[in-house]
Amino acid sequence: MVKVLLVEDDATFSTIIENYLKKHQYQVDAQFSIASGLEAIKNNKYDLLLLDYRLGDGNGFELLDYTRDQGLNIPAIIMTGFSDVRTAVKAMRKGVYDYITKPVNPEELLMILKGALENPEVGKPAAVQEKSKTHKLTSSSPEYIQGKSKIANKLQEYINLVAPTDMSILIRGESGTGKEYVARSIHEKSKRSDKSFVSIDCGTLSKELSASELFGHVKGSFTGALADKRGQFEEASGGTLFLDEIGNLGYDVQVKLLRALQERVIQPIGANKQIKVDVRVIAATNDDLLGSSSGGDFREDLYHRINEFEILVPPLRERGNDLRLFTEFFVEKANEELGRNVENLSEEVWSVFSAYDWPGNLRELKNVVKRMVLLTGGSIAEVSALPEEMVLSIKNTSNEDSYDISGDDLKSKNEAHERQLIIDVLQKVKYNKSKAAQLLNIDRKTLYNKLDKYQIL
Ligand SMILES: Nc1ncnc2c1ncn2[C@@H]1O[C@H](COP(=O)(O)OP(=O)(O)OP(=O)(O)O)[C@@H](O)[C@H]1O
Repeated sequence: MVKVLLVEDDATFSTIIENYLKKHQYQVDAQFSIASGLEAIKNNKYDLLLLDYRLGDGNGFELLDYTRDQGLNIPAIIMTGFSDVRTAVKAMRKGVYDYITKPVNPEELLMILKGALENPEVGKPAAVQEKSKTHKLTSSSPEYIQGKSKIANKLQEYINLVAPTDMSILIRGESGTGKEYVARSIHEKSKRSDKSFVSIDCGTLSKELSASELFGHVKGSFTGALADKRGQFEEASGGTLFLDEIGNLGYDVQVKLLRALQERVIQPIGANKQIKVDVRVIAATNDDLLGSSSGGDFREDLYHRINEFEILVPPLRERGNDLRLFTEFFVEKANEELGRNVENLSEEVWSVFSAYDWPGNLRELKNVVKRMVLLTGGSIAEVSALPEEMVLSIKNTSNEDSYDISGDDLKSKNEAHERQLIIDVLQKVKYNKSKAAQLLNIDRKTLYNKLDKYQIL
Protein backbone atom coordinates (compact mmCIF):
# COMPACT_ATOMS: atom_id res chain seq x y z
CA MET A 1 0.00 0.00 0.00
CA VAL A 2 1.29 3.45 -0.91
CA LYS A 3 2.19 5.44 2.18
CA VAL A 4 1.50 9.16 2.04
CA LEU A 5 2.64 11.80 4.52
CA LEU A 6 0.02 14.54 4.59
CA VAL A 7 1.07 17.79 6.28
CA GLU A 8 -1.84 20.21 6.52
CA ASP A 9 -2.79 22.45 9.44
CA ASP A 10 -6.46 22.82 8.58
CA ALA A 11 -7.82 19.87 10.54
CA THR A 12 -11.13 19.62 8.69
CA PHE A 13 -9.55 19.75 5.29
CA SER A 14 -6.89 17.28 6.40
CA THR A 15 -9.54 14.81 7.55
CA ILE A 16 -11.43 15.09 4.28
CA ILE A 17 -8.30 14.35 2.27
CA GLU A 18 -7.21 11.59 4.59
CA ASN A 19 -10.57 9.83 4.36
CA TYR A 20 -10.76 10.25 0.63
CA LEU A 21 -7.28 8.83 0.07
CA LYS A 22 -7.89 5.96 2.44
CA LYS A 23 -10.98 5.10 0.44
CA HIS A 24 -8.71 4.85 -2.57
CA GLN A 25 -6.33 2.45 -0.89
CA TYR A 26 -3.68 4.90 0.24
CA GLN A 27 -2.21 4.69 3.71
CA VAL A 28 -2.15 8.22 5.13
CA ASP A 29 -0.14 9.65 8.00
CA ALA A 30 -1.62 13.09 8.77
CA GLN A 31 0.57 15.69 10.49
CA PHE A 32 -0.40 19.26 11.27
CA SER A 33 2.86 21.21 11.46
CA ILE A 34 6.33 21.40 9.94
CA ALA A 35 7.84 20.21 13.22
CA SER A 36 5.71 17.08 13.46
CA GLY A 37 6.08 16.51 9.71
CA LEU A 38 9.88 16.56 10.12
CA GLU A 39 9.71 14.10 12.98
CA ALA A 40 7.52 11.83 10.88
CA ILE A 41 9.92 11.91 7.93
CA LYS A 42 12.85 11.10 10.21
CA ASN A 43 11.12 8.08 11.68
CA ASN A 44 9.20 6.60 8.77
CA LYS A 45 9.48 5.71 5.14
CA TYR A 46 7.00 7.40 2.83
CA ASP A 47 6.24 6.93 -0.85
CA LEU A 48 4.86 10.41 -1.29
CA LEU A 49 4.59 13.78 0.47
CA LEU A 50 1.45 15.87 0.22
CA LEU A 51 2.29 19.24 1.74
CA ASP A 52 0.34 22.34 2.46
CA TYR A 53 2.39 25.39 1.51
CA ARG A 54 1.47 27.76 4.33
CA LEU A 55 1.60 26.15 7.76
CA GLY A 56 1.49 27.68 11.23
CA ASP A 57 5.19 27.11 11.89
CA GLY A 58 6.66 27.61 8.43
CA ASN A 59 6.11 26.53 4.86
CA GLY A 60 6.15 23.21 3.03
CA PHE A 61 9.48 24.06 1.39
CA GLU A 62 11.24 23.42 4.69
CA LEU A 63 10.25 19.77 4.55
CA LEU A 64 11.35 19.59 0.94
CA ASP A 65 14.72 21.08 1.78
CA TYR A 66 15.16 18.50 4.51
CA THR A 67 14.38 15.55 2.23
CA ARG A 68 16.69 16.94 -0.43
CA ASP A 69 19.55 17.48 2.00
CA GLN A 70 19.12 13.93 3.25
CA GLY A 71 19.18 12.63 -0.33
CA LEU A 72 15.68 11.17 0.11
CA ASN A 73 14.00 10.80 -3.27
CA ILE A 74 10.38 11.10 -2.22
CA PRO A 75 8.01 12.64 -4.74
CA ALA A 76 6.23 15.66 -3.32
CA ILE A 77 3.09 17.57 -4.15
CA ILE A 78 2.42 21.03 -2.77
CA MET A 79 -1.09 22.28 -2.03
CA THR A 80 -1.51 26.03 -2.18
CA GLY A 81 -4.09 28.74 -2.29
CA PHE A 82 -4.51 30.24 -5.72
CA SER A 83 -2.80 33.45 -4.67
CA ASP A 84 0.36 31.41 -4.08
CA VAL A 85 0.59 30.11 -7.62
CA ARG A 86 3.82 31.97 -8.23
CA THR A 87 5.34 30.31 -5.21
CA ALA A 88 3.99 26.98 -6.25
CA VAL A 89 5.54 27.38 -9.64
CA LYS A 90 8.81 28.06 -7.88
CA ALA A 91 8.29 24.86 -5.93
CA MET A 92 8.54 22.97 -9.19
CA ARG A 93 12.08 24.21 -9.37
CA LYS A 94 12.74 22.55 -6.04
CA GLY A 95 12.02 19.16 -7.52
CA VAL A 96 8.37 19.12 -6.51
CA TYR A 97 6.37 16.88 -8.83
CA ASP A 98 3.38 19.16 -9.08
CA TYR A 99 1.26 21.66 -7.24
CA ILE A 100 -2.46 21.65 -6.74
CA THR A 101 -4.52 24.71 -5.93
CA LYS A 102 -7.13 24.80 -3.19
CA PRO A 103 -10.00 24.07 -3.05
CA VAL A 104 -8.61 20.69 -4.04
CA ASN A 105 -10.66 18.74 -6.51
CA PRO A 106 -10.53 15.07 -5.38
CA GLU A 107 -10.33 13.62 -8.89
CA GLU A 108 -7.54 16.01 -9.74
CA LEU A 109 -5.70 15.05 -6.57
CA LEU A 110 -5.89 11.35 -7.44
CA MET A 111 -4.65 12.05 -10.95
CA ILE A 112 -1.66 13.98 -9.66
CA LEU A 113 -0.84 11.37 -7.01
CA LYS A 114 -0.95 8.67 -9.61
CA GLY A 115 1.26 10.66 -11.95
CA ALA A 116 3.79 11.34 -9.21
CA LEU A 117 4.01 7.68 -8.24
CA GLU A 118 4.25 6.42 -11.79
CA ASN A 119 6.87 8.89 -12.90
CA PRO A 120 10.19 7.23 -12.15
CA GLU A 121 12.10 10.51 -12.41
CA VAL A 122 10.20 12.24 -9.67
CA GLY A 123 12.03 13.54 -6.65
CA LYS A 124 15.51 12.85 -7.91
CA PRO A 125 18.01 15.67 -7.81
CA ALA A 126 17.62 17.74 -10.94
CA ALA A 127 20.97 16.97 -12.50
CA VAL A 128 20.54 13.22 -12.43
CA GLN A 129 16.97 13.48 -13.50
CA GLU A 130 17.64 15.56 -16.54
CA LYS A 131 20.60 13.64 -17.70
CA SER A 132 18.55 10.65 -18.58
CA LYS A 133 16.01 12.72 -20.47
CA THR A 134 16.78 13.16 -24.11
CA HIS A 135 13.75 14.63 -25.78
CA LYS A 136 14.29 14.88 -29.47
CA LEU A 137 12.98 18.17 -30.69
CA THR A 138 12.44 17.14 -34.28
CA SER A 139 9.27 18.15 -36.04
CA SER A 140 7.78 14.70 -35.43
CA SER A 141 8.10 15.21 -31.68
CA PRO A 142 4.70 15.73 -30.13
CA GLU A 143 6.13 17.26 -26.97
CA TYR A 144 6.61 20.86 -28.04
CA ILE A 145 5.29 23.42 -30.48
CA GLN A 146 6.93 26.61 -31.63
CA GLY A 147 4.03 29.04 -31.87
CA LYS A 148 3.30 31.28 -34.83
CA SER A 149 3.27 34.77 -33.37
CA LYS A 150 5.81 37.37 -34.40
CA ILE A 151 7.52 37.02 -31.05
CA ALA A 152 7.70 33.21 -31.46
CA ASN A 153 9.24 33.59 -34.91
CA LYS A 154 11.82 35.97 -33.52
CA LEU A 155 12.65 33.49 -30.76
CA GLN A 156 13.05 30.72 -33.31
CA GLU A 157 15.22 32.94 -35.46
CA TYR A 158 17.60 33.52 -32.53
CA ILE A 159 17.69 29.81 -31.74
CA ASN A 160 18.58 28.99 -35.35
CA LEU A 161 21.16 31.75 -35.42
CA VAL A 162 23.13 30.74 -32.33
CA ALA A 163 22.66 26.97 -32.41
CA PRO A 164 25.48 26.14 -34.84
CA THR A 165 27.97 28.37 -33.01
CA ASP A 166 29.75 27.45 -29.81
CA MET A 167 28.75 30.63 -28.02
CA SER A 168 27.68 30.57 -24.37
CA ILE A 169 24.06 31.58 -24.17
CA LEU A 170 22.11 33.19 -21.37
CA ILE A 171 18.38 32.52 -21.58
CA ARG A 172 16.23 34.90 -19.62
CA GLY A 173 12.53 34.71 -18.95
CA GLU A 174 9.91 34.32 -16.25
CA SER A 175 9.38 30.97 -14.62
CA GLY A 176 7.62 28.41 -16.81
CA THR A 177 8.11 30.27 -20.10
CA GLY A 178 9.99 27.39 -21.69
CA LYS A 179 13.63 28.32 -21.13
CA GLU A 180 14.65 24.71 -20.92
CA TYR A 181 12.85 23.99 -24.17
CA VAL A 182 14.88 26.76 -25.79
CA ALA A 183 18.12 25.33 -24.40
CA ARG A 184 17.27 21.86 -25.69
CA SER A 185 16.37 23.28 -29.09
CA ILE A 186 19.74 24.97 -29.31
CA HIS A 187 21.46 21.71 -28.41
CA GLU A 188 19.42 19.68 -30.89
CA LYS A 189 20.25 22.07 -33.70
CA SER A 190 23.95 22.25 -32.86
CA LYS A 191 26.80 20.08 -34.00
CA ARG A 192 26.87 18.63 -30.50
CA SER A 193 23.41 17.09 -30.87
CA ASP A 194 24.67 13.52 -30.91
CA LYS A 195 26.31 14.03 -27.50
CA SER A 196 24.63 14.54 -24.12
CA PHE A 197 22.46 17.41 -23.05
CA VAL A 198 22.92 17.58 -19.29
CA SER A 199 20.56 19.78 -17.37
CA ILE A 200 21.30 20.96 -13.86
CA ASP A 201 18.87 22.94 -11.80
CA CYS A 202 21.19 25.08 -9.71
CA GLY A 203 18.20 26.07 -7.57
CA THR A 204 18.00 22.56 -6.15
CA LEU A 205 21.71 22.13 -5.43
CA SER A 206 22.75 22.62 -1.86
CA LYS A 207 25.61 25.09 -1.36
CA GLU A 208 27.87 22.35 0.02
CA LEU A 209 27.34 19.93 -2.80
CA SER A 210 27.12 22.12 -5.86
CA ALA A 211 30.87 22.16 -6.58
CA SER A 212 31.01 18.39 -6.33
CA GLU A 213 27.93 18.04 -8.53
CA LEU A 214 29.45 20.21 -11.24
CA PHE A 215 33.11 19.27 -11.08
CA GLY A 216 33.16 15.92 -9.27
CA HIS A 217 35.26 14.84 -6.31
CA VAL A 218 37.75 12.20 -5.28
CA LYS A 219 37.08 9.67 -2.60
CA GLY A 220 37.73 11.00 0.91
CA SER A 221 37.96 14.67 -0.11
CA PHE A 222 35.19 15.57 2.37
CA THR A 223 32.94 13.79 4.81
CA GLY A 224 30.50 11.78 2.79
CA ALA A 225 32.74 11.49 -0.30
CA LEU A 226 32.72 7.71 -0.12
CA ALA A 227 33.82 7.12 -3.70
CA ASP A 228 35.15 9.06 -6.67
CA LYS A 229 32.42 10.95 -8.46
CA ARG A 230 32.40 12.36 -11.97
CA GLY A 231 30.96 15.87 -12.17
CA GLN A 232 28.31 16.96 -14.64
CA PHE A 233 30.91 18.87 -16.66
CA GLU A 234 32.55 15.57 -17.49
CA GLU A 235 29.21 13.87 -18.07
CA ALA A 236 28.37 16.52 -20.64
CA SER A 237 31.69 16.07 -22.42
CA GLY A 238 31.37 16.94 -26.11
CA GLY A 239 27.78 18.06 -25.51
CA THR A 240 25.86 20.83 -23.79
CA LEU A 241 25.55 21.66 -20.11
CA PHE A 242 22.38 23.55 -19.20
CA LEU A 243 22.63 25.47 -15.93
CA ASP A 244 19.12 26.45 -14.97
CA GLU A 245 18.62 29.14 -12.28
CA ILE A 246 22.31 29.97 -12.48
CA GLY A 247 21.80 32.89 -10.08
CA ASN A 248 21.64 30.37 -7.24
CA LEU A 249 25.27 29.29 -7.51
CA GLY A 250 27.41 30.30 -4.55
CA TYR A 251 30.37 32.64 -4.98
CA ASP A 252 33.06 29.92 -4.77
CA VAL A 253 31.39 27.80 -7.38
CA GLN A 254 31.04 30.83 -9.63
CA VAL A 255 34.81 31.27 -9.47
CA LYS A 256 35.37 27.63 -10.44
CA LEU A 257 32.82 27.88 -13.21
CA LEU A 258 34.46 30.95 -14.67
CA ARG A 259 37.74 29.10 -14.74
CA ALA A 260 36.17 26.10 -16.42
CA LEU A 261 34.70 28.32 -19.11
CA GLN A 262 37.83 30.36 -19.68
CA GLU A 263 40.48 27.69 -19.51
CA ARG A 264 38.36 24.68 -20.48
CA VAL A 265 39.71 22.67 -17.56
CA ILE A 266 38.12 21.52 -14.34
CA GLN A 267 39.55 20.22 -11.12
CA PRO A 268 37.44 17.77 -9.14
CA ILE A 269 37.35 18.50 -5.40
CA GLY A 270 40.36 16.94 -3.71
CA ALA A 271 42.07 16.07 -7.02
CA ASN A 272 45.52 17.33 -7.86
CA LYS A 273 45.09 16.86 -11.58
CA GLN A 274 43.10 19.01 -13.95
CA ILE A 275 40.80 17.52 -16.54
CA LYS A 276 40.25 19.02 -19.99
CA VAL A 277 36.62 19.53 -20.88
CA ASP A 278 34.85 20.40 -24.10
CA VAL A 279 31.41 21.56 -23.09
CA ARG A 280 29.07 24.26 -24.34
CA VAL A 281 27.34 26.04 -21.50
CA ILE A 282 23.84 27.41 -21.75
CA ALA A 283 22.53 29.15 -18.63
CA ALA A 284 19.08 30.34 -17.67
CA THR A 285 17.68 32.71 -15.11
CA ASN A 286 14.49 34.49 -14.23
CA ASP A 287 16.41 37.16 -12.35
CA ASP A 288 18.21 40.22 -13.44
CA LEU A 289 21.55 38.67 -12.44
CA LEU A 290 23.45 41.90 -11.94
CA GLY A 291 20.51 43.97 -10.72
CA SER A 292 19.94 45.00 -7.14
CA SER A 293 16.95 42.64 -6.86
CA SER A 294 19.29 39.67 -7.09
CA GLY A 295 21.34 40.86 -4.11
CA GLY A 296 24.50 41.67 -6.10
CA ASP A 297 25.94 38.20 -5.49
CA PHE A 298 26.59 37.35 -9.08
CA ARG A 299 30.07 37.92 -10.44
CA GLU A 300 30.16 40.38 -13.27
CA ASP A 301 33.04 38.61 -15.05
CA LEU A 302 31.11 35.34 -15.05
CA TYR A 303 28.01 37.14 -16.23
CA HIS A 304 29.80 38.45 -19.30
CA ARG A 305 31.37 35.06 -19.95
CA ILE A 306 28.05 33.19 -19.97
CA ASN A 307 26.26 35.95 -21.79
CA GLU A 308 27.94 35.90 -25.18
CA PHE A 309 24.43 35.95 -26.56
CA GLU A 310 21.24 36.59 -24.67
CA ILE A 311 17.84 35.15 -25.53
CA LEU A 312 14.72 36.53 -23.91
CA VAL A 313 11.82 34.08 -23.72
CA PRO A 314 8.55 36.03 -23.69
CA PRO A 315 5.90 35.56 -21.02
CA LEU A 316 2.73 33.86 -22.18
CA ARG A 317 0.67 37.03 -21.73
CA GLU A 318 2.75 38.66 -24.46
CA ARG A 319 2.46 35.82 -26.96
CA GLY A 320 -0.81 36.93 -28.56
CA ASN A 321 -2.52 34.21 -30.55
CA ASP A 322 0.00 31.62 -29.47
CA LEU A 323 -2.07 31.32 -26.30
CA ARG A 324 -4.72 29.64 -28.42
CA LEU A 325 -2.21 27.35 -30.13
CA PHE A 326 -0.63 26.28 -26.86
CA THR A 327 -4.04 25.75 -25.28
CA GLU A 328 -5.21 23.53 -28.15
CA PHE A 329 -1.94 21.62 -28.02
CA PHE A 330 -2.23 21.01 -24.28
CA VAL A 331 -5.91 20.04 -24.64
CA GLU A 332 -4.94 17.41 -27.20
CA LYS A 333 -2.22 16.06 -24.92
CA ALA A 334 -4.54 15.96 -21.91
CA ASN A 335 -7.27 14.24 -23.96
CA GLU A 336 -4.78 11.50 -24.87
CA GLU A 337 -3.48 11.15 -21.36
CA LEU A 338 -6.81 11.21 -19.55
CA GLY A 339 -8.98 9.48 -22.13
CA ARG A 340 -11.21 12.55 -22.57
CA ASN A 341 -12.67 14.05 -25.69
CA VAL A 342 -12.63 17.81 -25.29
CA GLU A 343 -12.97 19.38 -28.71
CA ASN A 344 -13.37 23.01 -27.85
CA LEU A 345 -13.54 25.55 -25.07
CA SER A 346 -16.57 27.71 -24.46
CA GLU A 347 -16.36 31.36 -25.38
CA GLU A 348 -16.24 32.26 -21.70
CA VAL A 349 -13.22 30.03 -21.14
CA TRP A 350 -11.42 31.73 -24.00
CA SER A 351 -12.30 35.12 -22.51
CA VAL A 352 -10.91 34.13 -19.12
CA PHE A 353 -7.77 32.72 -20.74
CA SER A 354 -7.10 35.88 -22.70
CA ALA A 355 -7.77 38.21 -19.77
CA TYR A 356 -5.72 36.20 -17.27
CA ASP A 357 -2.16 37.18 -16.41
CA TRP A 358 -0.57 33.67 -16.45
CA PRO A 359 2.15 34.28 -13.83
CA GLY A 360 3.28 30.65 -14.19
CA ASN A 361 3.29 30.91 -18.00
CA LEU A 362 3.26 27.72 -20.10
CA ARG A 363 3.65 25.50 -17.06
CA GLU A 364 0.57 27.02 -15.48
CA LEU A 365 -1.41 26.86 -18.72
CA LYS A 366 -0.54 23.19 -19.09
CA ASN A 367 -1.74 22.48 -15.53
CA VAL A 368 -4.93 24.51 -15.84
CA VAL A 369 -5.77 22.82 -19.14
CA LYS A 370 -5.12 19.37 -17.75
CA ARG A 371 -7.40 20.02 -14.80
CA MET A 372 -10.05 21.48 -17.09
CA VAL A 373 -9.94 18.45 -19.39
CA LEU A 374 -10.13 16.11 -16.43
CA LEU A 375 -13.25 17.86 -15.17
CA THR A 376 -14.96 17.97 -18.56
CA GLY A 377 -17.12 14.98 -19.39
CA GLY A 378 -18.41 16.25 -22.73
CA SER A 379 -16.79 17.88 -25.72
CA ILE A 380 -16.92 21.55 -24.68
CA ALA A 381 -14.97 22.77 -21.66
CA GLU A 382 -16.84 25.32 -19.57
CA VAL A 383 -15.68 27.94 -17.07
CA SER A 384 -16.86 25.71 -14.23
CA ALA A 385 -13.84 23.48 -14.95
CA LEU A 386 -11.40 26.32 -14.26
CA PRO A 387 -10.04 27.10 -10.80
CA GLU A 388 -12.68 29.34 -9.27
CA GLU A 389 -10.16 31.88 -8.08
CA MET A 390 -8.67 32.23 -11.52
CA VAL A 391 -12.07 33.32 -12.79
CA LEU A 392 -12.49 35.58 -9.79
CA SER A 393 -9.14 37.24 -10.34
CA ILE A 394 -10.34 38.21 -13.81
CA LYS A 395 -13.59 39.47 -12.42
CA ASN A 396 -11.78 41.61 -9.90
CA THR A 397 -9.48 43.06 -12.50
CA SER A 398 -12.30 43.86 -14.83
CA ASN A 399 -14.16 45.26 -11.87
CA GLU A 400 -11.35 47.60 -10.96
CA ASP A 401 -10.01 48.58 -14.31
CA SER A 402 -12.47 48.66 -17.03
CA TYR A 403 -15.76 50.14 -16.08
CA ASP A 404 -16.16 53.62 -14.73
CA ILE A 405 -18.69 53.60 -11.93
CA SER A 406 -17.54 56.81 -10.38
CA GLY A 407 -20.59 59.00 -11.17
CA ASP A 408 -22.73 60.23 -8.32
CA ASP A 409 -26.00 60.60 -10.17
CA LEU A 410 -28.87 58.14 -9.86
CA LYS A 411 -28.24 56.56 -13.29
CA SER A 412 -24.59 55.78 -12.48
CA LYS A 413 -25.52 54.40 -9.08
CA ASN A 414 -28.18 52.14 -10.58
CA GLU A 415 -25.80 50.94 -13.26
CA ALA A 416 -23.08 50.20 -10.72
CA HIS A 417 -25.58 48.23 -8.69
CA GLU A 418 -26.84 46.31 -11.72
CA ARG A 419 -23.32 45.51 -12.81
CA GLN A 420 -22.38 44.14 -9.40
CA LEU A 421 -25.56 42.08 -9.24
CA ILE A 422 -24.79 40.48 -12.60
CA ILE A 423 -21.25 39.67 -11.50
CA ASP A 424 -22.48 38.12 -8.26
CA VAL A 425 -25.07 35.97 -10.02
CA LEU A 426 -22.56 34.88 -12.65
CA GLN A 427 -20.23 33.80 -9.93
CA LYS A 428 -22.96 31.94 -8.14
CA VAL A 429 -23.83 29.90 -11.24
CA LYS A 430 -20.20 29.45 -12.20
CA TYR A 431 -20.55 31.63 -15.28
CA ASN A 432 -23.33 29.64 -16.88
CA LYS A 433 -25.05 32.46 -18.74
CA SER A 434 -28.38 30.73 -19.33
CA LYS A 435 -28.74 30.09 -15.62
CA ALA A 436 -27.63 33.63 -14.81
CA ALA A 437 -30.22 35.09 -17.20
CA GLN A 438 -32.89 32.91 -15.59
CA LEU A 439 -31.99 34.04 -12.09
CA LEU A 440 -31.86 37.67 -13.15
CA ASN A 441 -35.18 37.23 -14.90
CA ILE A 442 -33.93 38.59 -18.23
CA ASP A 443 -33.41 36.82 -21.54
CA ARG A 444 -29.99 35.66 -22.69
CA LYS A 445 -29.73 38.35 -25.32
CA THR A 446 -30.36 41.11 -22.76
CA LEU A 447 -27.76 39.53 -20.51
CA TYR A 448 -25.20 39.51 -23.33
CA ASN A 449 -25.95 43.17 -24.06
CA LYS A 450 -25.42 44.04 -20.42
CA LEU A 451 -22.19 42.04 -20.22
CA ASP A 452 -21.00 43.98 -23.19
CA LYS A 453 -22.13 47.33 -21.83
CA TYR A 454 -20.56 46.77 -18.42
CA GLN A 455 -17.49 45.09 -19.82
CA ILE A 456 -17.88 41.98 -17.73
CA LEU A 457 -15.68 39.14 -18.99
N1 LIG B 1 7.32 25.19 -26.83
C1 LIG B 1 6.64 24.46 -25.97
N2 LIG B 1 5.65 23.65 -26.38
C2 LIG B 1 4.95 22.91 -25.49
N3 LIG B 1 5.19 22.90 -24.17
C3 LIG B 1 6.16 23.68 -23.71
C4 LIG B 1 6.95 24.50 -24.58
N4 LIG B 1 7.85 25.17 -23.84
C5 LIG B 1 7.64 24.78 -22.56
N5 LIG B 1 6.63 23.90 -22.48
C6 LIG B 1 6.12 23.27 -21.26
O1 LIG B 1 6.01 24.26 -20.25
C7 LIG B 1 6.54 23.80 -19.01
C8 LIG B 1 7.65 24.72 -18.54
O2 LIG B 1 8.74 24.65 -19.46
P1 LIG B 1 10.25 24.82 -19.00
O3 LIG B 1 10.55 23.92 -17.84
O4 LIG B 1 11.10 24.73 -20.21
O5 LIG B 1 10.19 26.33 -18.47
P2 LIG B 1 11.33 27.15 -17.75
O6 LIG B 1 11.22 28.55 -18.24
O7 LIG B 1 12.64 26.45 -17.91
O8 LIG B 1 10.84 27.08 -16.24
P3 LIG B 1 11.67 27.49 -14.93
O9 LIG B 1 11.93 28.95 -14.96
O10 LIG B 1 10.71 27.14 -13.85
O11 LIG B 1 12.92 26.68 -14.96
C9 LIG B 1 7.01 22.38 -19.24
O12 LIG B 1 5.98 21.51 -18.80
C10 LIG B 1 7.16 22.27 -20.74
O13 LIG B 1 6.84 20.97 -21.18
